[in-house]
Amino acid sequence: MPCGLDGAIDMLSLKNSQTSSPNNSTTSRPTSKLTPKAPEGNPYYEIRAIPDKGYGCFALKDIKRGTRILTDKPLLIVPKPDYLLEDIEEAAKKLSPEELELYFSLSSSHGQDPTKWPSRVHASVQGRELQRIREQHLARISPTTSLTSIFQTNCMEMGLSAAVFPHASRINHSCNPNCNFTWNALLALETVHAIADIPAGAELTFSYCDMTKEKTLRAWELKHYGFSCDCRACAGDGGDPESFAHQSAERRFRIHELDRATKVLRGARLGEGARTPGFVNQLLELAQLHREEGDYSIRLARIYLDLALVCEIASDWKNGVECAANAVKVKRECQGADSPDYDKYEDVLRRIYLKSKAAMS
Ligand SMILES: C[S@@+](CC[C@H](N)C(=O)[O-])C[C@H]1O[C@@H](n2cnc3c(N)ncnc32)[C@H](O)[C@@H]1O
Repeated sequence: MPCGLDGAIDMLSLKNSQTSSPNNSTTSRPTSKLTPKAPEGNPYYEIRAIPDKGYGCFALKDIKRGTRILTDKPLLIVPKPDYLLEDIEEAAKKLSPEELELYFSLSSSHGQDPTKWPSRVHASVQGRELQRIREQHLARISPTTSLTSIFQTNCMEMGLSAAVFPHASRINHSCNPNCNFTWNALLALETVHAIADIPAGAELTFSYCDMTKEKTLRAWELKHYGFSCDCRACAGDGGDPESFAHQSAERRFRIHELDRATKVLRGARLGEGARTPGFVNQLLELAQLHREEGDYSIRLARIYLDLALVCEIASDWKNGVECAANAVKVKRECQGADSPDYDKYEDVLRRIYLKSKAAMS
C-alpha cells in the first residue's frame, strides 16, 4: 500500500472499485432526465427547481406543526451503515430498470473540487474503513454520477441500515428546519412531519446534520453534500447580537454545555440525577433552548420525558404530569402516534397522572 513519508496514504493513488467494478453499467452513468414530482395525491407540497439547489419541495398550503406531510418507501436499501460500493451494487441488482432510472434521477454531489478535500488518509486507517473513505472521495470528485455519489447524497438511516427514499430525498437542508424525518419500523416507511407551522409557499427543509452542533462542524458535515448552508442560523450575524444567527450560535453552545453536564445522569442513572442539585433546572433550560432553536424533535421529547420521570421520583405530580404531557405531544407531533415507543410515552403520562390523582385523594 503506498504510504507517504508522514505516514499518510494518498487517496487518489488507491483507485480501485470505482473503475474495477464487475457491474460498471450501473456504477457510473449520465444523470436521468426524469422530472421529479410529489407523490400523486399528496396535498401538501409540490416540487420546483431552485437556482443552485437543484429541486426543492414547497408547501401548497399552510401546514400545521405535527402534520405528517409524507410517507415514503425505500427505493434502495443497503443493510449496513458503513456501506461500500459493492454493497450498493448488490442492492442495485434488485432494482427494476424503472427503479434504476428513478435512482439515477436523484441528486448527486459528484464533480467537487479535489483541492477542497484532504488528499491523504492517516496510515492507521486500514481495511474496510480506508476503502470506504477512498470510494466516497472518488465518487465526490468524479466528473460523472455514480451509484455511490447518489447514495451518499441521498441516503438516510433506516434502523441499522441505510436507504434512499425517492420522495424524501427531494427535501433540501436547513440547520433551522421546519420538518423532521424518521424511519418508522412499524410502518416500514420513512415519515416526514412538520415541526413548525409552515406557511403556504415556504420551502420544506430538514437537517442533514446534527443541527445542535456549532456552525463550523455543521459546515464540515454539509461539505460532503457539496454545498455550504446559507440558512438563517448560518448567515453572518453582521455583528448584531440581536440577530438570529448570533443568538442561535449562543444557544447551540449552551445546549452543548448542558448536554455534557446532564448526559451521565440521564438514562439508567436518572434516579441519581433527581437527587443532584441543579439537574432539573439544567434539563428545563435545555428544553427551553431547543424550543427557542425550533428543534421540536425527538431530542426535545426525550428531555421532557426525563423531566417527567425525575418529577415522578420526587413525587412532584403537578410538574410530572405537565412534562409527561409535553413529551407525548412533541413525540406525536414530530414522529406520529403510530411511531415505535409512542406507547411508552403515553404509559409514563398515564402512570404519573394516576399517581397524581391518588396523591390528591
Ligand atoms: C438530498 S438532495 C436534496 C434534493 C435536491 N436538491 C434535488 O434536486 O433532488 C441533497 C442535495 O441538494 C442540494 N441541497 C440541499 N440543501 C441545500 C442547501 N441548503 N443549499 C444548497 N444546496 C442544497 C445539494 O446539492 C445536496 O447535495
